[in-house]
Amino acid sequence: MDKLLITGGSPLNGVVRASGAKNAALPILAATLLTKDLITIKNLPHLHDITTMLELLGSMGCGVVVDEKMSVQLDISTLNNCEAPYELVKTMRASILVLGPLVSHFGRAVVSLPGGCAIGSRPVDLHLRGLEAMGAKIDVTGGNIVATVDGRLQGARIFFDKVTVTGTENLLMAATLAEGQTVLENAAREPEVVDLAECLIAMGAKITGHGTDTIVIEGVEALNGTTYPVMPDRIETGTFLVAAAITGGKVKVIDTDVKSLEAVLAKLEEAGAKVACGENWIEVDMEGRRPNAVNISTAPYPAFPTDMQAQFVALNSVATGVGRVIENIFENRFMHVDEMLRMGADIEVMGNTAIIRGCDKLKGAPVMATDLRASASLVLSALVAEGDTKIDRIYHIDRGYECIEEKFGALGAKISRVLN
Ligand SMILES: CC(=O)N[C@H]1[C@@H](OP(=O)(O)OP(=O)(O)OC[C@H]2O[C@@H](n3ccc(=O)[nH]c3=O)[C@H](O)[C@@H]2O)O[C@H](CO)[C@@H](O)[C@@H]1O
Ligand SMILES: C=C(OP(=O)(O)O)C(=O)O
Repeated sequence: MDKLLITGGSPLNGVVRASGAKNAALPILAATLLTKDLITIKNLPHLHDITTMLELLGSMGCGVVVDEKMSVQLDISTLNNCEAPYELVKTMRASILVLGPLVSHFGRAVVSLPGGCAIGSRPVDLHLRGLEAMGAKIDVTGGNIVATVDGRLQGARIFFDKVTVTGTENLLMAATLAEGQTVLENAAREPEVVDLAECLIAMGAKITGHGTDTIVIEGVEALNGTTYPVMPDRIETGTFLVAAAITGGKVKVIDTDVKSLEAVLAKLEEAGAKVACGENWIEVDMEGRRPNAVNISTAPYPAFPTDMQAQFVALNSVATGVGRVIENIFENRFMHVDEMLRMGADIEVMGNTAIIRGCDKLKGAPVMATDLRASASLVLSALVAEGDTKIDRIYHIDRGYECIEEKFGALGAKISRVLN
């Protein structure tokens, strides 16, 4: 199994381009199930999860043509089944995103129920309750969600008890072809939800209020094809900026989405970084300094994202002072902490709070990636640690970071993929 070998100690310097956002690309690819016209999605990141979603669409009979620039043309007119099997869903929870489009467009969907995962139990009850409110019949049998509707789904007023990103996306997609008006209240405001809505609008959907907590959808009878570029990845961007801050370096991320990173940039400034921004670029300059510890509390957008929590635990572990990090979204998202302890970090976890006392030096060690952002935080820790760190189970990182060793390598990191 592949591992990443990182020799720490060099400040990162240079320019790197943000890839397309995994968490926008996945719902947008699922949304192509809503039209029988040819549709082209551009700026897809070259990631394992994207391949899995394309494989899933292919397994349903859809035509999938990928070009060398990761632009993909999809033809749903050849779809011959509406099933997302366990083999694919177990490797990617976001497969649940095909549920809403399938039942709305074809009146039937069989999607394996995603189980729990490393970061928490992650139920999909709100997705199912919303589809039921729109008139779908939902049965869970043999580990599968079977959703059916006679005729069209019906518009409904749906209030989410909890803010859910993929839940909002699933119902938003389903509502585009429903009969009448759907109102999603306490909806997720994440930039990826907005990107999906913009893609749906380009396909002819009638949507207003995306980016606020109330989204209104007027259902239409059919959606059309389009060409749509996926937004840049704010979490990948944030990870590169933390890499600059943690190593005392200077990194500029280009072709990114500045507005979506406000909460992260505010914390980088609090940590002592000089942050400069242009229309589509962000530069973090740490001028060789050690970061100051910062307090973080994760919450739905526009607050600080849970997907950047682990990276800031890494930053705090070498900072001056003591940082408190509170994880409010997922109940088990501190798996990186035990691995960082192996590198000499001083971190205490109590319930959903981690207290991190910054230490002078981390030391390289063999560590294990447990989930996607935990892996990113181990890469960051390794970049600043003394000596070599070998990170095992890096298939987690390949789900979310395109060409990780090439991109970090170009910034001066000593990083390579090894077999043992
Ligand atoms: C592919 C994708 O976009 N993944 C992102 C998405 O995951 P995902 O959409 O799975 O996360 P949610 O926003 O749904 O989860 C938020 C919270 O709501 C709970 N919940 C969710 C749905 C439901 O039906 N019932 C329920 O209780 C979850 O257990 C969690 O505690 O948003 C998360 C929160 O920003 C990010 O960390 C993930 O990177
Ligand atoms: C948790 C994440 O992804 P997923 O929802 O696909 O597991 C993530 O992107 O950090």
